[in-house]
Amino acid sequence: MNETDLALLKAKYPTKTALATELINLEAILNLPKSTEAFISDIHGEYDAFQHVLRSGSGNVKQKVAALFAGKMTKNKISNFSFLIYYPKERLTAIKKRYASNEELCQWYLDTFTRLISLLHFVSTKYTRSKVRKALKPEFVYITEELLYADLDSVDKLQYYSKITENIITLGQADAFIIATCHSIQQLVVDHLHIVGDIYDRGPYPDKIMERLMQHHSLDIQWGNHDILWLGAVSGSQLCLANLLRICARYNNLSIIEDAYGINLRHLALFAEKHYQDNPAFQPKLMHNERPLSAAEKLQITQIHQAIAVIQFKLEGPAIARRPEFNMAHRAMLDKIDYAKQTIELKGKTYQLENTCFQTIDPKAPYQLTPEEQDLIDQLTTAFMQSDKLRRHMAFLVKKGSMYLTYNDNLIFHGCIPVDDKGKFQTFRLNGKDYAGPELLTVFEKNLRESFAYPHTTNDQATDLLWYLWTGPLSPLFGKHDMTTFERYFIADKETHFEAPNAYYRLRHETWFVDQLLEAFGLDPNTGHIINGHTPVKKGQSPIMADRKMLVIDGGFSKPYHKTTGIGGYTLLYNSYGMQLVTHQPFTSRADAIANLTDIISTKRVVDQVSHRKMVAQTDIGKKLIKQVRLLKELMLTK
Ligand SMILES: O=P(O)(O)OC[C@H]1O[C@](O)(COP(=O)(O)O)[C@@H](O)[C@@H]1O
Ligand SMILES: [Mn+2]
Repeated sequence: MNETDLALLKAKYPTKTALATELINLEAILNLPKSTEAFISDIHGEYDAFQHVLRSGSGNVKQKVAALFAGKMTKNKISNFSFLIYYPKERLTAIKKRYASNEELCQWYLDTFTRLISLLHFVSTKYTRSKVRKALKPEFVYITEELLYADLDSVDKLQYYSKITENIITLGQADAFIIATCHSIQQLVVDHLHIVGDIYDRGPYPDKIMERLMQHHSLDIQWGNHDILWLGAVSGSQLCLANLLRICARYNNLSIIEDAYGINLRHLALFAEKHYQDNPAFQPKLMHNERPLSAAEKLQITQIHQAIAVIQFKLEGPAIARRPEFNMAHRAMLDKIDYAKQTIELKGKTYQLENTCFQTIDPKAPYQLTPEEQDLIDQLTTAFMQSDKLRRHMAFLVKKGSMYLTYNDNLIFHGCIPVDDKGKFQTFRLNGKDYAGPELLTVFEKNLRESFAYPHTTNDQATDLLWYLWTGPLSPLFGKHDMTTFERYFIADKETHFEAPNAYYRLRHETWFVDQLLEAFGLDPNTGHIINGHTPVKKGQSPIMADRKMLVIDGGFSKPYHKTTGIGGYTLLYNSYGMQLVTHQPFTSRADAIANLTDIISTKRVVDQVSHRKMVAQTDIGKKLIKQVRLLKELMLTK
């Protein structure tokens, strides 16, 4: 132990008793079962579905209720009680209507208190009292602890307890107490949350998801390619900004920009109205349960969609030119167009263009923004940087996020690690140095943090790298060779729409490859797993690959994908007994879930089951605590 460590510890534990107390405490914690982790991915702005998964602990709440009340509750009762825990406020309103007399309601309250307290007790057994206390609402800590650690065998105390519960009701605190206890249970069933990327885009409420995550007790985030667009936009990347606006227009979500983040799009709308007409390729995609748009609204979004797409294509040319290291010359599209014939030449083949909207493009200087376009994109860049709420959300994303994470034996990242056909890491050459594998992810992360810290430098390499992360051929978050956005808008031939995936997606089915990756990231292939999001698991495909070491858990929140996946998606739970994959049915709506108790969880599949429960001592936190114990023991000897 070095001198400073020793001095610090001595100051913290000045007496032998203080040292002994801490040692006893730490060693006791090491012998508790490992707490539950949950993995959720690709939320894509679907706040209500995400909330449901969170509130139900990915099905863990119901599982605990069923286990505790086995033989005492019917299936229906289990469902009713579980929904009270997920949505206490709304369910209380509905339940209370059922009771005609006060007497009946009081009885229901008393029964519910007892059940809730025993469930709270059941889900707390893995934790120290101090941890449980942190999960309780401060105003109810005292009452809850009295009931939670009650000695019901003591006749003397029975009256004392019944006075507490009676008073909760007579003092008008019953609802508040139930709500608080339900929230505590929600919190305790999942101790730590991993968000495996793509909180943003396509769905309507990413901002609400961010607010919710900012309240969460313990989480980490692995960035997804869509999150990068938003991070890039506030870091000064006009290309990221244009892409995110284009996607918001495409999915009829411009209100996220205007209403949620307070960024005015009036200039963009006026400009778009002046230059663009209706165009079938740019009409917004609507979800079946959305309010239908008026013809005028639809036209306006279609015009904005074209305006921002053209700005994006114009910005791509110069970015590709100033960054030869990106190797993306083939993705600069506007100089490959024959404007008179309305054709484009790609890979030696000429294609007819349809649904074009090139009226602001000067064929002699196709990447030149018009003064109005330049003004617009500059104004928008400033507005994105100045939105306090957006900056706050992005600061949280940067603080809690990373390109990848190793956590309790597992390697977690959103997309892929770029490899060649043989599984060898592909190298990305940056400023004369080659980066591959873990180092590649690290250099992207370093640049991302730098760009975020200096938002006003816009065309520098660090900022351009954010755009590369969205679309570059060696981007670990994108994982495909080309993003064929231009072709998808303007060329009918579907062959040109294909986006070749990195060899990683073929190789991740193979055990040797996954083992090799785990080792490269310093993990043990015998115990570790890789957890990815990003690619929706299509009908008939399995999310479990490579001898159960590779798990793909795109949460399937995104409605546009339900057709191809046939299910809602997957989340993952990792507790002291092992790992379970949870399959979700598509979520209908919050109101439907609450009124009809429709749960979206359908099945759980065991991925791994250990013969001995995993204890805290075997976790990453445990390893740190073991070191601490060793230091304290050394110090003890000096006393
Ligand atoms: O369905 P859309 O809106 O055309 O989006 C397709 C685009 O989205 C991407 O799949 C990227 O988004 P994801 O990360 O959600 O897959 C691109 O590769 C593709 O060009
Ligand atoms: Mn993704």
